[in-house]
Amino acid sequence: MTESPTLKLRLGAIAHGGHTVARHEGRVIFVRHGIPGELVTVRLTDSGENAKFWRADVVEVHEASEHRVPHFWEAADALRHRDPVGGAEFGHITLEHQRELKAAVAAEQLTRLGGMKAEDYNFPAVQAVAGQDDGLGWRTRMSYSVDAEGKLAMSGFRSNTLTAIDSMPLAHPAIERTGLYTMDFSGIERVEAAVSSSDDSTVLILLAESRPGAARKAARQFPEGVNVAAFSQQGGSAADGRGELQALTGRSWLQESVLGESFRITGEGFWQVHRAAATVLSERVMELTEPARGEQIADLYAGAGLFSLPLAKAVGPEGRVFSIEGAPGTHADAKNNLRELRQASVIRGRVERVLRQVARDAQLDAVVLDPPRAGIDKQVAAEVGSSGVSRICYVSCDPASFARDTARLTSRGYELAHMEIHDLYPHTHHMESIGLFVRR
Ligand SMILES: C[S@@+](CC[C@H](N)C(=O)[O-])C[C@H]1O[C@@H](n2cnc3c(N)ncnc32)[C@H](O)[C@@H]1O
Repeated sequence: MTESPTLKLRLGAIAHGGHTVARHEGRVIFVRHGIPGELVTVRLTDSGENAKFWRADVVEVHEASEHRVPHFWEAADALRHRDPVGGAEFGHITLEHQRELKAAVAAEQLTRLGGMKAEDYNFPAVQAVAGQDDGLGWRTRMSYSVDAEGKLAMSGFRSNTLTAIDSMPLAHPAIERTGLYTMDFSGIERVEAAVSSSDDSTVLILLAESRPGAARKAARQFPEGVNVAAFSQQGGSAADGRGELQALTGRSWLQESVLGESFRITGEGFWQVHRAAATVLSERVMELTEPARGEQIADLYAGAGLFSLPLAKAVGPEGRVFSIEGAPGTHADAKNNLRELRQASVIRGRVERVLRQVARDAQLDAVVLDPPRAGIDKQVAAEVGSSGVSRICYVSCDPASFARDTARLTSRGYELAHMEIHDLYPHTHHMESIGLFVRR
């Protein structure tokens, strides 16, 4: 293998995606695993002569930032591992500074793409999740590859190289306790692990087999009490639905409890990843949206009904909540979770296709939306923006699409009256924003 070239660089500001921006002979280089201000040696990972910009990983630090700490996980540490696995790319930065960097990215995106002016707007700080002092053990959902030896593995950023792993410090301890890193997953393509954030002991493992019978064989290795199911997927991740589940041991669903409400989530259904996320987001969405009795509210990209359920209870039988979700498995969960509330209309379909009809037939007072990373498309922004609702509560896991959609909604007569950001993905560059838009 030819050695990739290295360069000595001073790292500049943080950019969306978790990179710092550096320059070399007039060319922009997006550098991972660094901290703004550091003097480092990087290895170029993407450096085509004609490329608009290059990419690189830090391999040596000459002048370290005061915010640098030893990475807690060797497999993800660029200084100890040649092809660091993804998932903890901020693990070399103190949690406090991670949050400062995320706030800077959100403000930069809102200024550049969202049309907001720094002098007119107080960009929010990123709030830590209560009780998360080390930022570890929070992931209730994990997705692993399997290497040629049948061991659990992960790949690096934009890399196909698999690294076998023997722990994942961000995973919920109940997932780690199953002992899955020492098991043989020969004949299995993907392993997904989920644990209930309310009931710490219930783990559900999903196995996608590439060899018939492999899932049944692999399932026998798990200790008693761990639920295992086989799943097959036609494209996308387990959250995109269209999967088929077959319970092998125990059951193929988890029970979640959020602010006193119960939710049943099947293995393939979407649920928030951080163990505290469902509670934090549900609480904040309800407080910001302020649903009143008798109101009509659309919950777009509604998942298994996390927000639809408390919204439906708040508007009462004389109100109406439209819970719109595209993935079949997740929609089925929502139907089940909302079955006792006749004011809830649970609709399966892409928001792009369903919303127009709902907005025409109903008299919407408010919209709650929580789209995937890509945000909402132009047409949905136009429909929401022209629906006449007095408030829009937008939950977002991507600051760039949130900023772009902010510009779309403000151009249709709304203003961003309140915004907050929660650190629901510690040790990664991701963040969760909530914006309340009100009619001007
Ligand atoms: C970020 S999740 C939010 C779910 C829910 N609000 C929650 O917090 O549990 C986004 C959801 O949107 C669904 N989804 C993605 N694209 C969609 C589309 N175009 N139309 C309808 N639903 C979609 C996904 O299946 C997923 O359940």
